[in-house]
Amino acid sequence: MTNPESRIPNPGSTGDPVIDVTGLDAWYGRRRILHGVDFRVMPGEIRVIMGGSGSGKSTLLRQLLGLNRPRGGAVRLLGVDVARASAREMVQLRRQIGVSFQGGALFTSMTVGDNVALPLREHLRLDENTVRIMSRLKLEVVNLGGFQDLMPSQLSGGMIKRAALARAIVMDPKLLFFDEPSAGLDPVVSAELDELILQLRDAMRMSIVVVTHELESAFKIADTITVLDQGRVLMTGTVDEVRAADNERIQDLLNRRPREVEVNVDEYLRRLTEEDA
Ligand SMILES: Nc1ncnc2c1ncn2[C@@H]1O[C@H](COP(=O)(O)OP(=O)(O)OP(=O)(O)O)[C@@H](O)[C@H]1O
Repeated sequence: MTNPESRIPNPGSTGDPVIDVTGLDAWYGRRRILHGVDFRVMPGEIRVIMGGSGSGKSTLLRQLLGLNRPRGGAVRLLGVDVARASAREMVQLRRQIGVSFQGGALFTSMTVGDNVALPLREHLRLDENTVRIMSRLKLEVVNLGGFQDLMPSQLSGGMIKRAALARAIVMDPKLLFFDEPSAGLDPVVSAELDELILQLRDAMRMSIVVVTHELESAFKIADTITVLDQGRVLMTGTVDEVRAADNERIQDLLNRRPREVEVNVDEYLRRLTEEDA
């Protein structure tokens, strides 16, 4: 297969790549997990990483976040070579990167508002009033305006994801990573989250990398999809290109249909409102 990164279609995107990974190898101990991965994301692009369990998605994500330094190849994020960056440069880089991990990972002992405000308090010296205004604005962006004083335990699964997203974007990152946004959500809430991701890209001009198992979600939000298999990039292409791929492993992956749960929208909304009243 030809090098997929040489022909990423992304009309409208200009400038340097926000992520430029070439020949990336990653190891756990003596076991090689990623094999010469090339991965390039342009400004404003939504890239979905797909792949079966154990294909290396989380390992690639950790490398993209600069959490592990590459053993082979190069990772440049927002123009910074993470292998050569000083500790100070890495701190500055991380301020421009938002991350929403699987499960939401909100601190249960803090209010939703304090969770969202956390990066602001950690990275910036702002007065308390400004912190409150900025975090409330971001809660509004994710349709959780007015929920700042609730505790995470009072939120539904979808709301927790959105609150975690508000926290991930509170610093107006250039680059947003989203790990399994749909995991554990029913299709209605999952579809709402997909819409939100698209809106964020359009309104805030972020570049977004999403790791997901959910095909429907991937096809809806992706500009481009990278398919990983056993630590190698099988393909990077548009939704249509991936769907039409003449590759047995990709077709195997695509034909494993996600289980759909029947949900009545009215019933669901009523339940949500009751829970949060
Ligand atoms: N900390 C670790 N130490 C050793 N091996 C690991 C570690 N984390 C992952 N692996 C191995 O690396 C390979 C890739 O794992 P990774 O978690 O990146 O896959 P994945 O595509 O994210 O899988 P899943 O969809 O199940 O989360 C697997 O074989 C896994 O067992």
